[in-house]
Amino acid sequence: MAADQVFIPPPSLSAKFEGSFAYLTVRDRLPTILTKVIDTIHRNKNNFLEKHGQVGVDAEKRAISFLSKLRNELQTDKPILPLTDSADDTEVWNRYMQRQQDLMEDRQPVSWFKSPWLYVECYMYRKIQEALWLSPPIGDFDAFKEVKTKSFFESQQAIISLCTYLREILANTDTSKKESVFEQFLRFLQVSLWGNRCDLSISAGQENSQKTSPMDSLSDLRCFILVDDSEKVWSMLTSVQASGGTDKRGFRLDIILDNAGFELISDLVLADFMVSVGLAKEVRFHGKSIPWFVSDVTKQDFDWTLSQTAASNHNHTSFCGAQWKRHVKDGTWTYHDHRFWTLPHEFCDMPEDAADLYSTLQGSDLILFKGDLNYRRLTGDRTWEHTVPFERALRGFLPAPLCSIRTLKANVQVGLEPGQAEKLTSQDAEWMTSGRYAVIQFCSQNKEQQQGS
Ligand SMILES: O=P(O)(O)OC[C@@]1(O)O[C@H](CO)[C@@H](O)[C@@H]1O
Ligand SMILES: [Mn+2]
Repeated sequence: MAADQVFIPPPSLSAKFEGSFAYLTVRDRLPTILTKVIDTIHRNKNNFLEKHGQVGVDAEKRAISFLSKLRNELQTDKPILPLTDSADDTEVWNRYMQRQQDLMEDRQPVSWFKSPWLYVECYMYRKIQEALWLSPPIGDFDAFKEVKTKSFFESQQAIISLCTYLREILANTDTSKKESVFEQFLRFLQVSLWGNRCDLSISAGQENSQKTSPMDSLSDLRCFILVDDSEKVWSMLTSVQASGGTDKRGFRLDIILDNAGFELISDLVLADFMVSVGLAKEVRFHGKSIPWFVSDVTKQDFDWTLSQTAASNHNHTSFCGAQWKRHVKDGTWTYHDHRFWTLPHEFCDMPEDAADLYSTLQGSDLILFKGDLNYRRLTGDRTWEHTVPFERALRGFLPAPLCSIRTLKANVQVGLEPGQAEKLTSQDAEWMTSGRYAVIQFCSQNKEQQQGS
């Protein structure tokens, strides 16, 4: 890492660049999301009354006044304030604020429109949680649960056709034929990739579910995958698998989850396929410990999704749900959360700021990072040249071979061929933010490791 010690990475994306996607997000999308949260809490007033009596109503008022103040501070670009709750990450957040303060030019205070977009956007979701935690007894209320549930039910047809497809493939694939397993692996990986279109943060909580059968559109969508490293993933998979997994207990896949709803189903289907055909022995799912970026998966969403799927009145779907519950019961699948997933740090900070998580991930054979926010944190959400290699933008973050699959919803993209970005810009000015394009990017060794081996 000697080179990295002197290397100064490019600046962070920020709302200070007027007219940029970051600017528009902070100006328009974040206040809209806050307004919806306020509205949701208000609509639940009677539920709070029923459950907790008058203290529930007082808590509702308190949370709303806290959030209205937050919205006002955001819209008027006030300084970011330290957190005042006493959760186990409060100190970390406040120290990070100081770190951001030290980076500010001309001693300006850290603020919504002047600080890095990644930081302020994460901060907003953490402040929503603070508002609730400071308003007991409604501290565990998930203001995004309703929209997550709605999006799950609106994707029912797509969920049914995907579960049916999985059942048919598992019944008909000859697992001794590597070619056919490979072909199906690609398909399930791509469904999980395009599942990432269904996030509710980009749509500010508006309906954004999967309506059509996901398998039908895969070949039409191929040309929208700008970098496709899936063959590299496959050769790593098969070579590690041939040696029985790095720790000889069999191949361990870690999935860093993104959104609930159809995207989560597409991840569960991929994981089930991999376990069922023997590509993976163990799958660890990593989710969020607090509601995050509207639609991200929490433990509650994960359990709820498994139960809902198992309770479906469609037999292939309920079979899948029951099978997934068995995977959890026998320990083949495990769910994990760690506070680092809801911190604003770039992933290259993980070895220092979440050493325990980094060392857990080092035991993986493949880490699959789902979605756009994970990509932003992998690359630091910085203004990289588009031709900078993916591995360079990771800045040393490589606990194990990793693959990032995301639809592009933020203007950071690395690892393209020379001229590719220019061509895309001339064809579609919004190629980086519309969610129409996607990447599958893999990294297994950094330069230092390559030189040392
Ligand atoms: O991580 P996800 O779910 O794919 O995307 C989250 C996301 O929509 O939130 C931000 C907009 O607020 C975007 O930068 C980003 O694309
Ligand atoms: Mn998300």
